Amino acid sequence: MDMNPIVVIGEGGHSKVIQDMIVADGCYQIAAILDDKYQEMHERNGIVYGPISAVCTMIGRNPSMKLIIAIGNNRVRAEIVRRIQVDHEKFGTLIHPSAVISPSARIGEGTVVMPNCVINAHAEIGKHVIINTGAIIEHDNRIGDYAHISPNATLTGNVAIGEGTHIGASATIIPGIKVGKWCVIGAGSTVIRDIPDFKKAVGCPTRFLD
Ligand SMILES: CC(=O)SCCNC(=O)CCNC(=O)[C@H](O)C(C)(C)COP(=O)(O)OP(=O)(O)OC[C@H]1O[C@@H](n2cnc3c(N)ncnc32)[C@H](O)[C@@H]1OP(=O)(O)O
Repeated sequence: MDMNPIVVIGEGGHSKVIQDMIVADGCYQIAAILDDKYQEMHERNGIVYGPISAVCTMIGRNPSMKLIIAIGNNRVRAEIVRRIQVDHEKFGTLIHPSAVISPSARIGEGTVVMPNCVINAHAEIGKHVIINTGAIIEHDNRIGDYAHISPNATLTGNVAIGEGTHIGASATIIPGIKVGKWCVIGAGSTVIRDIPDFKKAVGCPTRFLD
């Protein structure tokens, strides 16, 4: 079976996991790994390496080329999307085969769903989101673009997470809570009240840090 080529943007720790997922998923073949630590394009073992600006060259080589931004920092992912200016449908969606996803859930372009996640009925996940290893996204959640739900976090029913928000590892959010945009919720925290935009909150239950 022919696999669609995909360009992986970023070559840090998160990218290592994404590259493993691409192999496990079997839908894509890595055509290029682009990172600004490279100044020029070069090829090694059939994979092109180069700066992020090489993305247009790669798209030009093959109209079915997909892209994925494999960078854990939410603001950096958003900045790269703004910078490279390509249509959203050029971004792939990566779902590890061990993830359990309701047929009624919706998942945006550029989003990655890592091993052992569960995404339940009518959840809506935005674009360029990271649903990290073992996270649970319960029914009717709404998760904004560029959010990151860290490993083992539990978002119970009807939770809303704003654009760019980072939910730390093993955090729990009780039903119906809204967390604003560009917030950070500490690892292991329990959120029992709504969190306004741009807040950092930690603890059980959470308190604001700023
Ligand atoms: C595969 C992967 O690796 S995915 C990545 C997953 N990453 C995470 O889950 C990391 C989440 N990050 C955290 O939990 C961080 O501690 C943050 C972002 C919430 C806070 O970081 P900072 O702003 O540097 O806070 P700092 O370490 O200075 O601590 C400030 C206060 O908050 C407390 N605090 C910090 N984090 C937490 C936490 N998770 N739970 C409870 N209290 C916390 C500290 O004890 C300190 O309290 P004090 O002022 O009473 O002494």
